[in-house]
This record gives sequence, structure tokens and C-alpha cells, in this order.
Amino acid sequence: MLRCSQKGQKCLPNFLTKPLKEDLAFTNNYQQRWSVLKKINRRGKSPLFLCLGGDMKPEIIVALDFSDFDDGKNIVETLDKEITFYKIGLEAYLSIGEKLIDYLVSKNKKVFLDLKFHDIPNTVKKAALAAAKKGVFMFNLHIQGGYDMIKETVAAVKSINSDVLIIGVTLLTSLDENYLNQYNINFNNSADYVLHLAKIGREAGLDGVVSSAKETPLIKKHLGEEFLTITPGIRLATNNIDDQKRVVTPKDAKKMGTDFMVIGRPITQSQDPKYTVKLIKEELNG
Ligand SMILES: O=c1ccn([C@@H]2O[C@H](COP(=O)(O)O)[C@@H](O)[C@H]2O)c(=O)[nH]1
Repeated sequence: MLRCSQKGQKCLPNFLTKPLKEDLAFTNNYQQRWSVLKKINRRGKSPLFLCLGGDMKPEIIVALDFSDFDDGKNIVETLDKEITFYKIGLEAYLSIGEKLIDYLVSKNKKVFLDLKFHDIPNTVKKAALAAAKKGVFMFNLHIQGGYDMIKETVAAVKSINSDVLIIGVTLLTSLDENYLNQYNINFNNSADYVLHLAKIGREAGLDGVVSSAKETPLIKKHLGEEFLTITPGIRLATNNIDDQKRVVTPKDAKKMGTDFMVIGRPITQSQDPKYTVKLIKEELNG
């Protein structure tokens, strides 16, 4: 049973021992929170692995899709205390590399390394081991890379760092049913295909999946609250959807119960990124 959740208060399972409660209540260090919650989970007790606090979900991860270090740094400085989580994807990693990760870690920010590994098991395992040593809190791979690829990677990485979260990409949010038809993938709709991939990912030991927030309720229903959903394709009603197809507003993503919203251009390309984050937070709290 959970003692949830007046707005602004943390929600804590009431079976927690006092020291664990104190750890959870008084730390804003997410890595520590995960460590504590994982301990509970290992004892098979946690019904809500990521119930970090009713006031905290969903967290915003800002996608730093830049090729220039200073552009990324400016956003991080502008958003300062507003944002803890940042995503480094292919563009930033290949153009800027370690420098941006090191900068974020030095600022106590949490880094999601979004390189979407997809290769044979041995190659992905080795790449993932390298990723897990970079101080990132989360990285990802494509579930379509296969069960063995995922399972071997999870086993290798968790044996050196059990805290790093390993997440599987399901169907990219830039795709929809047209892709399933074009590639002759025999599912009626995106949600069923996403759930199918998520089930394979969970079975192979992943901590969660990347999907659209549209699929979050289905994933949580079948795979449990503790299985994380990381959801890009977030757009305010006034935003251009760009190349995204399965889009959801921040307000709806919260309603769907998503854990993390990944937001790039609506924040980083806006006239006033700090004001846009304020608008998103107002929408979440409204
Ligand atoms: O299915 C996916 C997986 C990853 N992404 C990444 O998220 C951001 C979204 O950026 P926006 O500017 O908010 O569209 C981007 O870095 C993608 O590589 C995704 O969109 N969909």
C-alpha cells in the first residue's frame, strides 16, 4: 500500500523501514533513490518501483540535439535549476562527444545516452559496457536487435553497474501504421506492436521502453507500473509536430502515466526555452 499523494508531497510505500523512508524523503539524488527503490524491488515488495513522488512524475528530459558544445551548454545554463535530466543523442555524441556528457555530469545533471544500439549481441554488449562506464543514468538499444542481444547486454552491464537503466526502443515515434504496412509487419496497430516488443524487452531484462505516451497505459497494464516508459513525441497543442507522428501533449502524457517525457525542439528551438519549460510545468500541474 502506498501513502500517496498530496500535491507537493512525496508518496512512499508504508511498508518501508524508517531509514529507507528517510532516504527517499530527503534525497533529491535520483541515483540514490533508484538504488533504494531497487533494494525494495529485489525483496519483491515494491508495487511501484518508480513512485518517486506523486509530484515528480513525469520528469522532463530535454533532448540536447546540437552539434556545437556551446549551444548545448547555453540551454543547460538557461534552464539551470528547472531541468535535471538531459538526453544526448547521435548528433551531439558524434559532433561533441564526451565533452557534453562530462559537462552535464559535472553539473550534477542526469544523462540519458540515446544511441539506440542495434547490432549483433557481442557488438552491442561491448558498446553498452562502454556506455555504462560514462556516468550516464540510462542508455538504450533497439528491441528489434533481438532477445539474445538484449539479454546478454543486460547481464553484462548489470554485473558491473546495477544502477544504470537499460531501455529498449520499440516503434519510433516518427512512425505509425503506415510503416507496419510498408514493412509487412503483421500487427493491426502501433500499440499492439509496441506492446509485443515491450514484452520481449521485459522478458530479456530491460528496465523499460521508449514509446509514445499513447501506449503507456497498455504497457503499464500488461507489464506493471515499475516497467518504465520514456516517451518522446511530446508537443504542446500550439507546436508544430515536425517529423513526429505519434504525438501527445504534456498534460495527456501525465494522464497516461508516463515516467519520463523526452522533449527537444519544442524547448530548445523556442524563442524562450525557460518560459516554454514554465508553460509545460504549468500544464502538468494544472
Ligand atoms: O521513438 C523515438 C526515439 C527517440 N526520439 C528522440 O527524442 C527526441 C525528440 O525530439 P523532438 O525535437 O522533441 O521531436 C529526439 O532526440 C529523437 O532522436 C524520438 O523522437 N522518438
